[in-house]
This record gives sequence, C-alpha cells and structure tokens, in this order.
Amino acid sequence: MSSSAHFPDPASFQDQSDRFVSWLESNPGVKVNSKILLADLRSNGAGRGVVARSHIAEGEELFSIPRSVILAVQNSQLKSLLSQDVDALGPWLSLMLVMLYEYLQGTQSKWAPYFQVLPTRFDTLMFWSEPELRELQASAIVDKIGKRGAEESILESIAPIVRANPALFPPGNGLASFDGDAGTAALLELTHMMGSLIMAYAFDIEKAEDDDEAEDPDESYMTDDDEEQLSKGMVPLADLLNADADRNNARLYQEEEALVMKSIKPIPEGEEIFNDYGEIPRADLLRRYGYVTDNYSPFDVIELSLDDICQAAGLPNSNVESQPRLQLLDEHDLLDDGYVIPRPSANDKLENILPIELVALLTTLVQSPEEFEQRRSKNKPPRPAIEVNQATLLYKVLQGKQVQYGTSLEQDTQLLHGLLPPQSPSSLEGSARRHKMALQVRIGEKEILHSVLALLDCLAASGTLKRTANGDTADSRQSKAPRV
Ligand SMILES: C[S@@+](CC[C@H](N)C(=O)[O-])C[C@H]1O[C@@H](n2cnc3c(N)ncnc32)[C@H](O)[C@@H]1O
Repeated sequence: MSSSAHFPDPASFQDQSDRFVSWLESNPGVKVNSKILLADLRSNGAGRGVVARSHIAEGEELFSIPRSVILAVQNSQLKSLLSQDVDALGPWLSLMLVMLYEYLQGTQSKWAPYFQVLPTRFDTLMFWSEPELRELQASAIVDKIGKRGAEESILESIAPIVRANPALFPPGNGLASFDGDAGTAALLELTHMMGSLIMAYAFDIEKAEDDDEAEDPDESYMTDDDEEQLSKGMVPLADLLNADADRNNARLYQEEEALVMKSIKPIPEGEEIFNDYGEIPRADLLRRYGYVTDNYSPFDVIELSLDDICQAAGLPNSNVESQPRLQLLDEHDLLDDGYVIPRPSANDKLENILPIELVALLTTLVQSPEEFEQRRSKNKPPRPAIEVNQATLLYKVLQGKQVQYGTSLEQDTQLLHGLLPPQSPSSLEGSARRHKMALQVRIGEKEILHSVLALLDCLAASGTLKRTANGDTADSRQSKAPRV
C-alpha cells in the first residue's frame, strides 16, 4: 500500500495523523519520544511511517504502549456483550470480530482515531483481480492466497454472530442488515478489510508474564492451525512502522505492563525507523503486505510442485495411494506438496540449496524398478543423492517451470525497464503498480531458475556427477540431460 487511494479521506491525511497521535498520548501510560515523528511517506509509496526527528542512540525507547491500549479481544467490551465465548473463535477470527464491532461503533469506539489512520484498501493479493493475478504467471504464490477458505470461515463463524446481534453490528451505509446477497457482500468486504489489517498490522501478543521479544506479524490470512497460537492484537503506532529487509533499526519488546519499541542501532536524524517483517520472499511480501522492494530479493524462492516433478518423471499422477514410490516417501515423512529452492548466493553449491526432501523425491523417482523394490522390501527410503539421473530430472522440471511462466527473464527485464524511470517508483497507482510488483516477483523467480540451471550445468561440466548404481545413464531414463 502506498498512496492516498488506500486511505479514507486522504485530503485529511495529516490531520488524521495529528489527531491519532493526540489520542494516543491522551491514554494514561502512553509515552512517545519527542525524537520521533509520524510522517507522510505517500510520495515514497509507503503510506505513513515513523521517522527520526533528531539523532537517536542505540537502545533508546521510542514509545511505550500500555497493554490496555492494544485493540484486542481482552480490551474490547464486545466480550461482555455476547453470550458466545469470543476467544473460542481463535486468534484470527476473534480479533476480526472485535475489530468489526469497534469499527461499526464509529466515533463511539475507543479506537475511533486509530481506525482513521488505518487503510481501507489494500494491494495484498487477496484483492487482485484475475487478470492482475495472471501477471504472476507460474508463481506458486497464486495458490496460497486462500480467499475462498477465508470467506468460508467468515460465513461459518462470524456471519451468524453478526446477524444475530444487529444492535452490536449495525450495517450502516443504507444497508438494512447483513442478510441477503447485498448484506453478505458488505459483510465480506468489511471482514476482508479487518483480515487484511490483521495480516499486515497485527502482532502476536505474549501473555503479560512473558517478557520475551515480540513476534513479527508474519502469519498468513487465517490459514494457520489456530491451536496453541498466541492471541493477536493491533498495537497503535507500533504498526505504523514500515519495514525494508536489512534496514531494520527498531524492535518491539513485550514487557509486563506495556509494549515498548526501542532502537536497535543508532538512527540518524531524518532516517526512517523500520521494524522487521522477517526474511520474506517478495511473493510472500506481496501476499501479506501488498508491497515489494528490491531489498527483499535475496529472500526470493521458487517452489516446484509435486505434480510437476511427477509429471516430468513420467508418472501418470501424483496420488500417494496409487504411486508406490510416493507412498514410500510419505511413510518416511519425506513427501511434500511443494519444494522450495532459495536464491543461490555467490558461492552456494547445489547440495546446499536443494531441500533434502526434494533430493529424496528425485532419487526415488529415478531409481530402477529393481532398486526401488529392494528399498521398499526393506521399508527404507532412498539414500538422497544428486547423481546424473536426479540432476537430469531436476533439469527437466526447472525447464518445464520456465515454460509455464510464459515470458522469459530477458523479456520481463525489458518490460520492467520500459515501465517507468527507476527514480519514481511510487508514481504508479492501481493496476499499473500491481503489474510492476508482479513483474518484480516473477523476475526474481526466473533469476533463481536460471541460477539453479547454471549450477546444474556447472555440475555436469565438472564431470563429478555419478551415474546411478544400476548403470543407467541420464539419457536412457530422461528426455534431456543437462547441457554439458
Ligand atoms: C504495519 S503497516 C506500516 C504502516 C503503513 N505504512 C501505513 O501507512 O499504515 C504495513 C504496511 O505498510 C506498507 N509498507 C511497509 N513497509 C513498506 C515499504 N518499505 N515500502 C512501501 N510500503 C511499505 C505496506 O503497505 C504494508 O502492508
């Protein structure tokens, strides 16, 4: 998110910031260091952010937010107004319901000035149209958006509570109720807004007696197993810090009475104060936070699906029940739906970047029938190794993946350069901005495909690749060997 278009009433942007800070400071116990400033960073494409007014030393307290100010289930009145146990909904849905309640209270809500600075529109993948999503081409991220699952949970768990309590959840906007098609659409829109805010803004809140460091808001949109999860809360101001990979210079500490943001290095005057969202591939950054910067490119990955690997190996399908090779791996907990390969860095060797489960799968798939039967009769998984046949199969999978993207790395690089002058990245809005971010994501993934193929080429050229034990050559079992 970046621009005016994401915020309600953008003409009052600065007033809203000022009112928010005044409201925040009016809460007993809140402390805000006078060396920081809530800044308008829309011209950089970064919405609001926190900036150092003057030099800040390492370890200085930037602000302190008492636990009672956090927008969370335990601090909202809703719990006492409903007969249901709100906490039983789990961390995501319970906070979503509470935020919906507080939002619909309008100015009556304790957090009204806080809602005024939160965006109402997002560039997270949940909100991309089909044509926009197609720009991500073969990126595995497209299958991880989970919009349908989220809507099913909302309709199953949240809608009945909302509809049964119209006095607590007044629909507003000329809508008589949250029933019927129009009501359901409005409810889904509002709950998606709350879900997206939780995904990009909320923190996992540790219990008061725990004094450890904060977790970053890094969970996917309601896709986690809710068991054993910490409760979630919206921490005003702490969530107005942006992040930019290695530019992290502040951290939130969860103390007994308050959540305290401190600098973790000296911050010069005028510099932005950044939180840490984690080492996230740009595809995931886009899914969760709706933005990308090049600083995250070292964390890009590619994901190869089990289906694609099985297909390249000539298996008719990837059903565990009907494929004994997959069954054997599954029994040994070595089977996955997808295999993630990180971006190789300068001196990385192939064996350092390929997950062991992927090598085990490749090894199983290239074994001769006799060899496989031998391992299966002993109920032993294969000994994972990168030999000629495995390398050849991997090569074929990677080439197949390249084809799925539809355009080449060179074409995409040209497209990106043609989009806009690099010095004005934030001048793009709406679909054009999404198009650019999709290009950045798919370029990152294609670069990894190229690098891994190059590593395979090097390995083949080095002459160190072993042939498999049964003497099969790569060419006898696979259609195309690595270029040697
Ligand atoms: C926790 S909020 C930070 C406050 C946010 N900028 C705002 O104005 O409300 C996270 C959101 O900020 C934006 N953001 C964070 N870091 C960014 C960056 N380095 N560049 C651009 N946008 C960023 C993304 O839209 C993300 O979803």
